[in-house]
This record gives sequence, structure tokens and C-alpha cells, in this order.
Amino acid sequence: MSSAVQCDGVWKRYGRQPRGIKELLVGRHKADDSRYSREWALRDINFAVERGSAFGIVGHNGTGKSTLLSLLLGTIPPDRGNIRMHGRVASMLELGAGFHPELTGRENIFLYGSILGMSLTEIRNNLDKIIGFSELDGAIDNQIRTYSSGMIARLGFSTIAHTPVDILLIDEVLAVGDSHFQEKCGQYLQDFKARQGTLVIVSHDMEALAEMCDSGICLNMGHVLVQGSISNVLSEYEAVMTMSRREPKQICKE
Ligand SMILES: Nc1ncnc2c1ncn2[C@@H]1O[C@H](COP(=O)(O)OP(=O)(O)OP(=O)(O)O)[C@@H](O)[C@H]1O
Repeated sequence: MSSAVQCDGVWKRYGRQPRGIKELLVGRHKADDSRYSREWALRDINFAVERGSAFGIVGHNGTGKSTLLSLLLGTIPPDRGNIRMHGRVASMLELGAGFHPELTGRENIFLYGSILGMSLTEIRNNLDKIIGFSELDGAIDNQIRTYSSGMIARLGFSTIAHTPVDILLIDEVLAVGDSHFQEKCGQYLQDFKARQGTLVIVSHDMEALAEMCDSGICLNMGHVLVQGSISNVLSEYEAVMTMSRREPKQICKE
């Protein structure tokens, strides 16, 4: 088996934000800099994801999961380390974020499809399948601003699902639309894996991760707390959550 995603010694920190009224008013240069450290959002992250497998990322809020997905997608660069993505990458981070509200559903498939890197021919060839999968036939020529959030998510998922990609990055969008549509999306993702597609999934839905993923990592305050088989990662994460409810300070130690 070969790796589709390779993350070697990756570190990331964001630009320092002004903290407190003094720094906002007098400016950064005059404020006492020693009080403000730039904290690492991610520290020394190492993992590989095999082609045709699904990798789950879990952790408390603010532990660096979305930052890691943004690095994999290439929208932000690492400060240290290397990321290698072998194949075409698409993200399901915010479904429908690339849509224009004044355009119709059909027009938005062309707009979003081209943002995702599809050629005009690829979009035309897949148009009926995208509309069919979304089950929005009756509303496809209405403006997106008239759609419910569930309808927008369905059209977003369907457009990405018909984009030829090798690696899909998913952030908390396993629950798209109603239960019938969710089942369809779950089946699509299983089929994607079976076709040697690679999934990287961030979710707080332990059940969905256990069902979908093969391996994963649990992040804690920007570093890897545990990595390996998904069952091991999820059971360690549950233990950490139980401990943090009892003794919050213990898991914050380096
Ligand atoms: N644009 C930004 N500028 C500065 N700091 C940021 C930025 N985005 C995230 N951070 C910080 O980086 C750390 C990791 O944030 P991130 O959003 O990756 O966490 P997360 O695990 O995805 O959280 P959640 O589960 O709440 O979505 C946090 O301390 C957060 O405050």
C-alpha cells in the first residue's frame, strides 16, 4: 500500500493577535511584548494515510483539527515540516461556501464545479448526475437564496461527490440533510474508499468515525496525544474526555 497523505514534523502557529485593550489602543510595538507569546496551534505532527483508507482526527475544541485540515488542503503553509498530498484534493469543510446566492442551483454547479477544478466538459458530463444525487430536480432552476441550509449542503455535497478527486478532506459534514440523504452520503463515502479514494475526517461523531475510519489521531493542545487504529484512538479520546470532566488540568500538561 502507498501513502496518499504524508505529514512529517509539521508545526504551525498563527500571527499574534492583539490581546487586551492596551495593545489595541497603543499598538503592538508599544505594548509589553514579553507578556504575549505566539502559541503553537500544532506541534510536531507526523502521520501517513494509506491510499483507499479513512483517517479520523479527534480532539477537544481548539486543539488544532481545522488547522491541520487547512494545512492538508494547502490554504495555509506549515511553519516547519513537510506535507505531501499524492493526488487531487477536495474539501468538504463548509458545504456551499462557494455558492452565489443570486445564481440558480444549476448555475452554481458550474460556478462551484470550476472552483473545485472541474473543466466545463467535466461539469456538463456530470450535470445530470449531480442534480440527480442532490434530489433537487424541482428546485434546481431557483436561486440559491431561496434554498434551505439542508438543500445548499445537499447541492454542495453532490457537486464535490462528482468532482474527480483522490483525497477528500471532511470537517464535520457527515450529517448532510435528512436521514435518507445522510445514508446516501455515507454510502458514497464507502464507495469512494472502495475505489481507492482517501478520506481525512474531522468529527465529534464517534459512532460515524468508528464506522468509517481505519486509523486516526487524537490531538490535545496542538500535539498528538495518541495515534493508531481508530478503535484505539477513540477509546483513548473517551478516556481523556472523562478525565478532563473530572480533572481538567491534568490533560493540559505537556
Ligand atoms: N486564524 C487564526 N488566527 C489565530 N489563531 C487561530 C486562528 N485559527 C485558529 N487559531 C487558534 O489555533 C488553535 C487551533 O484552532 P483550530 O480551529 O484548528 O482548532 P479545532 O480543533 O478545529 O477547534 P474546533 O473543534 O472548535 O473547531 C486555537 O487555539 C485557535 O484559537
